[in-house]
Amino acid sequence: MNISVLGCGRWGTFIAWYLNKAGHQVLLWGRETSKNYKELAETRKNDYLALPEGIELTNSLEMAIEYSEVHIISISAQQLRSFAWQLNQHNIKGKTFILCMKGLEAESGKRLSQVVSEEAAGANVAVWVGPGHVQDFVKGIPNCMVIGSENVDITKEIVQKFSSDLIRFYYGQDMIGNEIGAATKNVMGIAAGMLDGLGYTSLKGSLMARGTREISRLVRAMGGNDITIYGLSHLGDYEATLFSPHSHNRKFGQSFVEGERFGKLAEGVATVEALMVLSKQYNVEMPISGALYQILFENAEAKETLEQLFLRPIKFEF
Ligand SMILES: NC(=O)C1=CN([C@@H]2O[C@H](COP(=O)(O)OP(=O)(O)OC[C@H]3O[C@@H](n4cnc5c(N)ncnc54)[C@H](OP(=O)(O)O)[C@@H]3O)[C@@H](O)[C@H]2O)C=CC1
Ligand SMILES: O=C(CO)COP(=O)(O)O
Repeated sequence: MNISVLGCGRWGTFIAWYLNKAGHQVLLWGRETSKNYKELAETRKNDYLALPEGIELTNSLEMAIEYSEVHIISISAQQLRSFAWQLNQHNIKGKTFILCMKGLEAESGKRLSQVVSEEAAGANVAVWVGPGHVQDFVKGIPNCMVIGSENVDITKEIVQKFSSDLIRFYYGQDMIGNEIGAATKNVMGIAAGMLDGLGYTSLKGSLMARGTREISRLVRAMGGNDITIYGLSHLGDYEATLFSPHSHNRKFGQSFVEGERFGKLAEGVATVEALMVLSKQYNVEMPISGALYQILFENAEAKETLEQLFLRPIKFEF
């Protein structure tokens, strides 16, 4: 089938590469000002992969929208609202947009599918999340991921068309759980990077146990299924984020406590802000996310603030 991929950064370019490999006709869109696009157009390569000849490139959004009924979006989460507004200036009624992104809107705490539905009513929205780094996939190392939408027929059709021996997809059943799970694993990734930077790597097991607990409480309060947090979108993505040398969020956290600047996109930073909104809105206690908010946005000292998590009153584990 024809598929347009909107966004030609690290992940969008990989998605185009993957869908071409899975046998689809792929058009990859990048904005006119994009350095990523320019590099791909000139060399057909980026830092991670080489684009096969079959993938077409364009910076005409109109052309990308007309090319296909199914579109992937992979851009930075905080830009999604304005981008969805832009999409809505074209004829997108009945088309499907699959979000390959992991974030929440910082000011409102809204999920990305909500953002698109608000700005582009009439489009179908799905999400494709779960563990995986370009560096591993291009070496042929397979992984499992999850695709979900509010319409189970759309979910099943996409999973069937996108599956290959490189990615085994599961049908997502819980948009709240999968979207919150995917966004917040980046928050735990930042915390893990901070632990690495502070010489506390051995605490990552505890972070995994308490992090999943904290996020599952939120998901339940929001009306999702708390078990989803123990699935591919969240716990299943911990290796790729809390432990992987490739994770931008983990590297951001480590660089932060080491006093260095990390220039690439770490979606978890804005998600920490969103979590403070949700924690208040749903009256859910979120100690790890709150500690990160103090460190990242209120200048609290990282080591001391993380250590204070140990001084909280003793309670039952579950
Ligand atoms: N396993 C998984 O599911 C993975 C998911 N991701 C997710 O993918 C998303 C993108 O991450 P990643 O590719 O690493 O980030 P990059 O920074 O590499 O790419 C972001 C892309 O977004 C584009 N962009 C930013 N703002 C706009 C806008 N207003 N309009 C159009 N395009 C815009 C950028 O354009 P430009 O080229 O002009 O800069 C760039 O191409 C994130 O949400 C991330 O969490 C990432 C890796 C793995
Ligand atoms: O989502 C990812 C791996 O599954 C990518 O994580 P980072 O954005 O932290 O690199």
